[in-house]
Amino acid sequence: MTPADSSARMRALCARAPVIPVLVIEDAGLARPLAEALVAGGLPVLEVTLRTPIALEAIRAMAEVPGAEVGAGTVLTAGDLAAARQTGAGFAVSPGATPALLDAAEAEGLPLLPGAATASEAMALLARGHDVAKFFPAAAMGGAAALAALGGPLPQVAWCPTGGISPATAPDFLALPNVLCVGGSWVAPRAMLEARDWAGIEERARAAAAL
Ligand SMILES: O=C(O)C(=O)C[C@H](O)[C@H](O)COP(=O)(O)O
Repeated sequence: MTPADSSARMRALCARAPVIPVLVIEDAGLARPLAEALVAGGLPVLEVTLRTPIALEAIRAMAEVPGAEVGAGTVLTAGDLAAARQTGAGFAVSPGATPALLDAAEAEGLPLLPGAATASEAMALLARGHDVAKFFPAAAMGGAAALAALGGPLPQVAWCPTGGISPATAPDFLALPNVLCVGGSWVAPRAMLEARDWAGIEERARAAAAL
């Protein structure tokens, strides 16, 4: 898959809803009802971080939920990317980007949302043909003001900021012309997951979808 096709796919996914929930799942049994709650609440695009031992199992279960578009997050290596694709992930998200990871995404044919946090990193992605990137860690790197400033010289880069974003700050990002959607873990926090509070998570998803 070419970088241009990858970017186009990520643009389409970000157009589905204003928020991509970032999910840390410790128990594979929670994956399916969690995906059902998020989709029911209006958030169909889901990022499952590869930070737990059962993350790939969770992706497999969630990908079967009608309407869900499930991707793998915390993709750091070519091996992570290959495992994500083989498991049925529809896209991958990385906190940064290396040439090896970008090569792997092209070779595997898996759309990748690569991370960048500076003008030089965004320029490196542009030089490879990627014009959609994850701004990470968004709040710590200067928040919406930083992205607005990057949009001056680099208006051709469209962003999905993630990291430290809340329902209170998400609108500041979403109001920017160079922001497609935002990512965040607040929609499905650990305590609600452990409590299997599917109604509560669906309600949070509904609120996020309305941002
Ligand atoms: O693991 C990854 O690759 C990530 O995507 C890191 C996430 O951006 C943050 O975990 C978002 O979490 P919050 O800041 O709690 O919303």
